Amino acid sequence: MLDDSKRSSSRLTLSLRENTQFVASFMAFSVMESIPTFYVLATTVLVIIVLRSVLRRSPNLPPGPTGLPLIGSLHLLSALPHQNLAELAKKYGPLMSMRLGQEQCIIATSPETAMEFLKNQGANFSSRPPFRAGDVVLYGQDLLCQNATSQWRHHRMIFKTELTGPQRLEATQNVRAEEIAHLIRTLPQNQKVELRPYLSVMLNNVVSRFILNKRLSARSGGHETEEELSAIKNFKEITHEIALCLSAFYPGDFIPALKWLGPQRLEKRFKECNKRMDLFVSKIIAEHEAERKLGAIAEEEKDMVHVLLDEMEKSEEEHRITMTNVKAILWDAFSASVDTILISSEWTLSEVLRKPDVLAKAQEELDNVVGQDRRVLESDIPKLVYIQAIVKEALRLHPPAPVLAPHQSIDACKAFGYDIPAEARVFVNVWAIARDPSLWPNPLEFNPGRFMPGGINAGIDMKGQHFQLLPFGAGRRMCPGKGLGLLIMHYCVASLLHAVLWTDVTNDPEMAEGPAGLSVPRAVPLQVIAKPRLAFDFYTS
Ligand code: HEM
Repeated sequence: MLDDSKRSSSRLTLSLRENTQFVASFMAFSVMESIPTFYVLATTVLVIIVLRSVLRRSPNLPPGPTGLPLIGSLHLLSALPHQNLAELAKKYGPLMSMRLGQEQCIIATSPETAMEFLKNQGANFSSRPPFRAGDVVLYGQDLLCQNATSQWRHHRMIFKTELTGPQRLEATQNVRAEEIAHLIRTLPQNQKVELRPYLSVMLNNVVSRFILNKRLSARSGGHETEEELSAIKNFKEITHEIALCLSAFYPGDFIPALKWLGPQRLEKRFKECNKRMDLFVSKIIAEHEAERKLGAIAEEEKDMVHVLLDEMEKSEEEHRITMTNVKAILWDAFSASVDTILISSEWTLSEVLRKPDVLAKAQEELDNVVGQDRRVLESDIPKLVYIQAIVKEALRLHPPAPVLAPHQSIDACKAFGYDIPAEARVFVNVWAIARDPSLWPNPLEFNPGRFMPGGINAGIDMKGQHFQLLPFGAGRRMCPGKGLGLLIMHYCVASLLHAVLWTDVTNDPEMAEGPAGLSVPRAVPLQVIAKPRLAFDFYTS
């Protein structure tokens, strides 16, 4: 299920979630695990840290808060760090530096500073910092965790062109049409329901059929066999466990000097999670290999596993795709997609249902372009410009990764006259930039019209060229699944607004955020009463 999945959002968001308990929990782990030597070791480490900071020539860093010994400024961050960082930027400016643990971090909170790190000096900032959970659970081989090597570039190219490119999107249209039709048909009518679990099942199945040609969420009224139900349960547990591992606070990621202290309990959990995931994926790959032995698979029948196995067979030594790469990339595709699209679709519908004028305009457009005697097709989307503006406006206000996944500098450099050390972590707060009143008139108002031709922000797109709007990032690390993500969102929002009459019955006037997991969801899930708007005969397949 969706709530359990994924991690696209910044690891900062995740890993700092429990920062307030950081010192206490870290000490507890350490004391439990190595009581006899703990005090001696801890004192030695502290002395080394203090000596290092005294002896190191202090660079001319951007302004920022002075941190505490050992934890730096971790204590300034809560479960919604993008909000804390936005507040701090009001005091220290759009280029800010702070220490998180022992790591030097740079926070970018303006289009200019974002552009500097993602584009102007993009090559130097395209690496990722060390991430123990990713290294163990996903072998450090998934796209999100890999450093900026030629192997990573090659894998990204395959991901963008072969796995999520236009041809694959076209070949899988029927999958999305079937799963959305099923959601519309089976959504309980005339009663209060929480929409998120229904969206979650639909998206899990859209993505799992796209990746491995199998449904991995049980559908209401479905006829799964015992074996299928057991695989579905297993998948749900594994995705949940991976999300927990990837969002756990691992002290060594922020205080490298303490890496050797563990905590062993987390290490053990990461390894067990990796083992379980490996077993699950290996079985799927073995099934695909068996199928391939029976004869060549037609191009249109190939899912992502087949495409990756093709690539593995033909890849040259230098850029070899190994079986480990295949497994990690498959998990990337799951974990980077379902949660981002689910959270974003729920925010989009939540915003639209609070604005009767926006809802009416959207339905008017749908009736003009599609009419009322057939269902929405993906080929309608280019003409549904208001629906596209709705999705864009929702991603502006609610980017699922409010702070981009951390980038890391390869070499020391200068930016805006300041020194940026090598291996500094750069966090771009796209949430704060997209709500900046100096860039966006009435920034907190949900107003899709701003992006329509003649609107106040017409012409701004999400392709990574306009640095005031970066829900998918920009430059070398920009999301390679953007095309698929937007296609599913446009199609899902258009179909649901076209087919159903919605009443929002959520008791949450503030529409608060969080708590942040791998993405930032609504604190109170959207609750609706649905009634058919059109005959559901169009949704029988
Ligand atoms: C609404 C949907 C989505 C949003 C808003 C989104 C956003 C993002 C963001 C902000 C990043 C990090 C960029 C950076 O580090 O600068 C990212 C990375 C990534 N996304 Fe997405 N994403 C979405 C859907 C998808 C889908 C559908 C897939 C795959 C099928 C995907 C695969 C990835 C991968 C593999 C990365 C890591 C790329 C790398 O580090 O080289 N995403 N995404």
